[in-house]
Amino acid sequence: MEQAWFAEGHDSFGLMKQAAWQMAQHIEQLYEQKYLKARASADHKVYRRNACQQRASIWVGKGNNGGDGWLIAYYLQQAGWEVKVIAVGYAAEDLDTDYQVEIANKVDKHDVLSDAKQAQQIALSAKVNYQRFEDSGTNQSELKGINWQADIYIDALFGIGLDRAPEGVYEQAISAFNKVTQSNDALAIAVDIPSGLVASTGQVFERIAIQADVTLCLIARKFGLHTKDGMDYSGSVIDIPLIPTQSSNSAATLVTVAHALNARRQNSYKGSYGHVLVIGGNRIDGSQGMGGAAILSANSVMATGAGKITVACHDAFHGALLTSLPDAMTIDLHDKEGVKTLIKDASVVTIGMGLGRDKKAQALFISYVQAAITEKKPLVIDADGLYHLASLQMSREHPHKHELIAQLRQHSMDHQVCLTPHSGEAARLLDKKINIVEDDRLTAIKQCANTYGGDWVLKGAGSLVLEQRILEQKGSQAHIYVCGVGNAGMATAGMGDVLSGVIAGLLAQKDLEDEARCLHQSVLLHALAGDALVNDTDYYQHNSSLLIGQRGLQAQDMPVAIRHVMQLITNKN
Ligand SMILES: NC(=O)C1=CN([C@@H]2O[C@H](COP(=O)(O)OP(=O)(O)OC[C@H]3O[C@@H](n4cnc5c(N)ncnc54)[C@H](OP(=O)(O)O)[C@@H]3O)[C@@H](O)[C@H]2O)[C@@H](O)CC1
Ligand SMILES: Nc1ncnc2c1ncn2[C@@H]1O[C@H](COP(=O)(O)OP(=O)(O)O)[C@@H](O)[C@H]1O
Ligand SMILES: [K+]
Repeated sequence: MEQAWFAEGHDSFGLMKQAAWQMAQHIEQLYEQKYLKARASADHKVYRRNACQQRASIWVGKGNNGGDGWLIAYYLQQAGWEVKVIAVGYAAEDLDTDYQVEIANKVDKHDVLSDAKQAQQIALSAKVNYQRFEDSGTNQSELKGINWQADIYIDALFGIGLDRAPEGVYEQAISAFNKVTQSNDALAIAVDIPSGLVASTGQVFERIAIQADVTLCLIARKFGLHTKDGMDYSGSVIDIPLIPTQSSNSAATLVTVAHALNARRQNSYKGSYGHVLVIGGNRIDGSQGMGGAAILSANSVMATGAGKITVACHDAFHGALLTSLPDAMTIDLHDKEGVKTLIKDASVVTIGMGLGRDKKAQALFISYVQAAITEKKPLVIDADGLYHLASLQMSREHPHKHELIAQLRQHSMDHQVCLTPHSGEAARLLDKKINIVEDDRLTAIKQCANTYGGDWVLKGAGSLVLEQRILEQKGSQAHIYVCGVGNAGMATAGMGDVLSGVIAGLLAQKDLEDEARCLHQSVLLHALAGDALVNDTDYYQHNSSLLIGQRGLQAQDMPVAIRHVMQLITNKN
């Protein structure tokens, strides 16, 4: 986006000055929020501190992110702040104040000074106070220059240019920054992205990254702020758009607000809202069994408002299922003909939750998925279903290998097929190590869709959703969404089963608009329901009867929250 802007003739250093100027204004506001407003409180320590001049410590690297930092220091100093730049990775001669000579030399040679150098020069000419961050080897206690206490610490070490793990002096600087901000209880503000976090993936190398309270994000939201480690390091994110941008250029769309649901028609009946068939909950001879997976999924189907449900699970679990969900009809998972007849009648088939991984379960999987394809049904495939799919893809001798996968791919061209792996399942589907998937989730979800077709969720913090849009001209185009809500309380067993139920439940309700039934809407609803159980915010209208908190949140708590969120987003007319 930057490059396109420059190609139109806009000046890159002008953009950097604009970025730094706007960031300096945000920093002043953030200072006010943290310290001045606290005057009203009885916190005398904070009050005394504010009797003095505002102080900012700005840690700069050598690239353009550092350039932003030098200019922020300059603007804050202009505004009356006491500032100190901590220059990391700079040799003593890099900070030679006699820059006018250097500029003259460069201009003579028709050489252009880089934006970062120009920024540094402006700050040094204005006599901005600075100090080199010196390599202290392994002895952290000897770090010099960071004893100066500031109210606000600004991280301008690395931005989108970080391309490898920070080592040596950079690693020391990042850990010193975190230490000093935490021990001073000072505000840590990251410029563009916390240094150490990879903007395009959300990856942090060996946990070495700035722990920011606020990130001032320039031009466009970085994908890495919202998936994998991003949310743990970036704090709250403030956008500084700077230039007009087109969303069509974006790698993904961040979604936080659900599409509104239309109210139900008065003149309707259970058949108007679809019939979901849940296939899972097996007990393999001699093992414990996974009945809960199908039960949790089924409960969520009904919480979204689907009209009818049948659960094909092992006989042993029918009693337990009916105790928690008397609305369900049941059939024995192993009754092949019976289940196939039900597939004909279903609006949506969801398969895999606790289905089992042995050969018998694999045969059931193949047979039921083929029946759903023959009957032209929308399909949701989760958990052990994904395990079997991966096995079919990997095994060379299996007679069904290409057949089922090719059929599924073909089916997904005209009917909705949703596949919902977490990183471990995706790794198996791609025959890769989990860390390869985790380190670049965006690439992984695209590879899943390329290999198997269909719509995908790559679950986890900041779930990714890939939806294939059928184009008028032949073919399809993938669009990616990042779920911007949800919480770590949802990292418990059975939460994925709940998601598969939400997806199937919404898909079944054909009275809803397409946007309200699509995959990213289901992922969003599931995450919003998780948040409703832990956040006491206006969005959830202080429904304190729901509040549980992150620790101890269970998948079985979700249906009531799903119903609550469904009701909040339904248009009243
Ligand atoms: N251009 C503009 O007008 C605008 C730009 N903007 C700002 O620019 C930022 C992007 O700047 P950028 O591309 O210069 O990259 P940046 O993030 O500073 O890092 C590159 C430097 O770090 C180094 N380096 C990398 N990894 C390293 C490691 N592990 N360990 C050690 N060194 C490492 C790398 O060194 P090298 O790889 O060459 O050795 C290089 O020196 C962007 O985030 C935004 O803040 C805004 O002002 C808007 C206008
Ligand atoms: N840290 C987290 N932040 C947001 N959502 C999460 C987090 N951890 C898990 N979730 C969500 O909870 C669900 C867990 O699914 P999964 O791992 O398949 O659980 P299970 O297999 O036990 O049912 C996914 O939808 C995932 O996105
Ligand atoms: K940064």
